[in-house]
Amino acid sequence: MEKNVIVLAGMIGAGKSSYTELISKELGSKAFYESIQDNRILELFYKEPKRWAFALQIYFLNTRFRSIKQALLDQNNVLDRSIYEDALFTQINFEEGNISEPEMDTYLDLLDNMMEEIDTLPKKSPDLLIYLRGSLETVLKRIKMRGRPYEQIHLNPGLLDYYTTLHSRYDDWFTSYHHSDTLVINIDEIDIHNEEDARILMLQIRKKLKEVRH
Ligand SMILES: Nc1ncnc2c1ncn2[C@@H]1O[C@H](COP(=O)(O)OP(=O)(O)OP(=O)(O)O)[C@@H](O)[C@H]1O
Repeated sequence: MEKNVIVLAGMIGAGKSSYTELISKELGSKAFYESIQDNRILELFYKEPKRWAFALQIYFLNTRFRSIKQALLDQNNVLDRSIYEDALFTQINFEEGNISEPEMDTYLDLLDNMMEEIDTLPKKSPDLLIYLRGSLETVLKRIKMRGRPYEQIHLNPGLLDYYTTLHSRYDDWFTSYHHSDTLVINIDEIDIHNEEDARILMLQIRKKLKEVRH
């Protein structure tokens, strides 16, 4: 069986974890999930972004580095979010004044350093990045449905601005991504809990993986 490293990307609430579960099951590869339960800083960040943004980014950077290294060594994984995407969150937190300039510089330097390390691995980048792209309306609906209290706009109205800004920047982030081939999925139209949609999605992914390998 062919081995693949696939990374998912997309807005908060886009469905990366569900896609990761489906794709890893279908391809018989190992899933790597962002560990929300073990993350003691996330909830603190949502309450007090100015105090916790930098610590949260370092936390994510560290866990993401560990995951991508492991994934590239095993060469048969699906990651629900990757190291390539976090810098967008960091940049926006910097622009919002939640992260200072020296902190931002430190982050970017550390990220560069990690990327150089990744570049020394036999496999240096994923085979495919799948970008889950959808309207702001769709992701807001899903964030609400999922119901994690600290992500809810009605409990923290400032979050609407944060989500709107992040969402408006995702396409630019995606355009600048250059580490692997990519596939865009329109999440406004596809529901992977529907069997037929899931089947078509897997056909698309398998076809793309074949192209990538040739
Ligand atoms: N680098 C980051 N900076 C700030 N918050 C982050 C960062 N990475 C993830 N998060 C936050 O962590 C939480 C959990 O992320 P997770 O990937 O599990 O869910 P999600 O982004 O909502 O994905 P899904 O697409 O699976 O719904 C979200 O609130 C997300 O905003």
